[in-house]
Amino acid sequence: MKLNMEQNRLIFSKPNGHILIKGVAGSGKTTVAVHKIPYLLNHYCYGEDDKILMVTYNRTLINYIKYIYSKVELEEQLSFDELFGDQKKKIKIATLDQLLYTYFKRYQERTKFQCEVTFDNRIAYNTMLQCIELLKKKNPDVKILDQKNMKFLIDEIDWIKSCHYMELEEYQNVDRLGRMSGTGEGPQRLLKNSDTRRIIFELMKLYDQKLMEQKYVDGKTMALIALTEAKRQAIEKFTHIIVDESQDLTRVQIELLKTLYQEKDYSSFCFVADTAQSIYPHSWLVKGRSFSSIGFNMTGKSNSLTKNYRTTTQIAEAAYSLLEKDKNILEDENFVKPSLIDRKGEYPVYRRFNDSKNEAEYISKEIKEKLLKEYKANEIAIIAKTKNQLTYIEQYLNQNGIKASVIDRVNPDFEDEKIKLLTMHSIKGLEFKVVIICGLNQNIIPSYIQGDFVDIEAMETSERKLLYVGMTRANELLYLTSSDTPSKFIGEINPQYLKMRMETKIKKYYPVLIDHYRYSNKISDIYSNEEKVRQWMISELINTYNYPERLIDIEHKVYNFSKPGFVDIVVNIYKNNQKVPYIFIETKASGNGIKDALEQLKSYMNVNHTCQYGIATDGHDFIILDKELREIDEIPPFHSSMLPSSLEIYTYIDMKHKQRYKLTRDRDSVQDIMICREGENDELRFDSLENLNVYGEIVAGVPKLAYEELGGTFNLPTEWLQGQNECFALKVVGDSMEGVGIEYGDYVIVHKQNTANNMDIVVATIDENATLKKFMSMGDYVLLIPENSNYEPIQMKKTDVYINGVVIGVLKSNIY
Ligand SMILES: Nc1ncnc2c1ncn2[C@@H]1O[C@H](COP(=O)(O)OP(=O)(O)OP(=O)(O)O)[C@@H](O)[C@H]1O
Repeated sequence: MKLNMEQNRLIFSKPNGHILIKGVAGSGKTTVAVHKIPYLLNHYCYGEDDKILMVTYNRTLINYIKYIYSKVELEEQLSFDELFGDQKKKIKIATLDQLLYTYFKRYQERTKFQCEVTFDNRIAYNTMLQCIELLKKKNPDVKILDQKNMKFLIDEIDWIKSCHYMELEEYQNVDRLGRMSGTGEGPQRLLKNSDTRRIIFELMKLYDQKLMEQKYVDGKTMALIALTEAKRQAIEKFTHIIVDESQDLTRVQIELLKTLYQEKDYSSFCFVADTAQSIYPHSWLVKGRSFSSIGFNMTGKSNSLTKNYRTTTQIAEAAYSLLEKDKNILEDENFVKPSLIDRKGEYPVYRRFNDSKNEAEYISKEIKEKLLKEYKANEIAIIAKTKNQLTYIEQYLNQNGIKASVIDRVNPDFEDEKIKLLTMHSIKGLEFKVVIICGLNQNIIPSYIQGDFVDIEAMETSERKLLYVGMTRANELLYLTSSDTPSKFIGEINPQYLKMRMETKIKKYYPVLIDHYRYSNKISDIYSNEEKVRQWMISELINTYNYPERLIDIEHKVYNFSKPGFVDIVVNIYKNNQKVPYIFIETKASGNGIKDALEQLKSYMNVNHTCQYGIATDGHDFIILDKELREIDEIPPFHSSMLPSSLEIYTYIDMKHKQRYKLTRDRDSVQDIMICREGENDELRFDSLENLNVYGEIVAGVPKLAYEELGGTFNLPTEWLQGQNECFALKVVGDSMEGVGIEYGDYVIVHKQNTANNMDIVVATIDENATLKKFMSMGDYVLLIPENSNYEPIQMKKTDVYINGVVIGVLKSNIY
């Protein structure tokens, strides 16, 4: 793998204090971060005590770093052992939790502190409940002290600690960025300098005290203790610090890293971040809060990577279309607008199911019958929002003989031959060839903490980013599924970027505006749910499969044992210039299942001999059948051969030389003609062609007005004509010259002249009507002779007849 110029520049730049590398998902931020290590080690670790720290968010990412490192070959590469083995002395790769816990442990030992860290939600809930009750006694009128606000209160207290607001005064005055924006409506806003804030702060103190009485501290307090301990004395300091995923760091975590930083002339502090992937509501670097809030002015020190190398263009398009719906994300000053790379692949598949069992069955079938034929098990990841969802899928897959396991966050194994199951949070930073995101249901994502003080908008942004992170983990294939009412985010992904099945082009169901309904004069109930599905299918036939609207129809009548039936949609094609049914489609209202539609479809296909394909769909599910009623993956897209042929074949009769030619031209490109002698295949070459206007209509029987321009033109070889710009073509609509082979529908090629020789075929005007006849001069008279015994010759005074021209050739049309 070759790094791009910008990546190389960032890796091999002289360290110069702090820098920010921001970029879109999959743009190689981690790749750059990892490859900075050998460069810094070889060139900017002069002193004995110079060391490098690379911080990742969680353990799984440490494994990923090894994998990323093995992908690139650089001149200045360290061996794996030097970087990751036990021998490494100057390099530390650690998670933030590991760093924090080390200091917490030292604090415990040093001070004989008896409390342990707890992450048990039940302990937190029970303790919080107790504290709420205690405070309520003293403050009966404070609304926030209510059990229904429990989740919110725990979350708010976590946030206060994560932001390191240790004094009431400070908390009373902060803008609650990234949380309640302060712009929420209603009286429930947490106003600055309010009693509510005071009470929350008091609750925090009491809650910590009550936990400690049980010999516990929570994770956030542990981090605070660790920070204080590190500030007292750092165990080791680092000349270079590289922080991956820094958009998710809390202020306490950033402060810890600052404490471990040993500033020198040649030291560096590199933040790697993508705000579009910030998925933790307690992170410090949210919209509206810049790096200067942690003492780093990034002016002139921030660099962007914009190309997504990880996913295909199609997956990236779908993922970005979800982000684009949220102005909070777009307006963030650190948001990087992605640029797409040209890596073609399949659009993500979206499938909707009515319950988890059907969803699991689909996933299991897809993996067994398709994915495992092309991918190794450990190249496939299934992600869900909650652990419970994953456990269900894990069990289902294992029962069906597919090896799969929920990834162990402490000791992850990416090498074993099992499909990996991860929560959306724990897949951050990683990548898999195939990603299946399941359980995308309403109430699961976005899900909100209940309570009066909750800022729905901020939470929704965070949840949207979470799904975006999940989607951008896929290298090649992405599946999205829901097992209940779909998440609103599914509806916000541009439907043009989601399809129903990997092998099929049909896009996910989307509603078509009633005003845009097609064939509406034939619709019996324009508001029915079934019509919605039918219109979506019609739109797909036209937009995805490119069938022209005129080949499609609805309510196509078929006779089934003399009983008429009506096919919901028919796609016709032309065979031997005959319009015949080609595809039958039966639709049902959304979510009604396709059993009945399939039965109907089969019975209609059985009685029609030209129909080659059938589709039964209810918008959720669909089946495609071939002529033998076998299930297949795809219908053919429209092809021009399905139309009546555009080739026009003519016979040209050169009247003067009595020669016959075959002349072929393409209606769509009339200047291209091919000419052979009749009965031969060798194409004749001509030096130049003349462009003739076509006029009509000339009645070769009763005289009629000529020279009404038809608008078309004919290209004929100049040498067939007698001089340039002196010929035109006329369409014949009569039969009086049949005897010389000039028939209805032919074109005669006429040389403009006012005189004629006897027996010439002329276009003559009599009383402003034109006629096609043989010319015979008889003194002061002319005889205009038809070549059809049904008509009499016309005798006229010479002065009453005007000769427009003489026919020199005939083009006989012969459309195939
Ligand atoms: N120049 C490149 N050419 C080809 N592939 C690249 C290039 N740079 C990075 N990649 C590949 O792109 C994928 C994503 O890289 P990486 O994980 O470093 O991106 P990231 O910006 O950290 O992603 P995220 O923020 O989504 O976690 C990896 O598979 C990596 O090998």
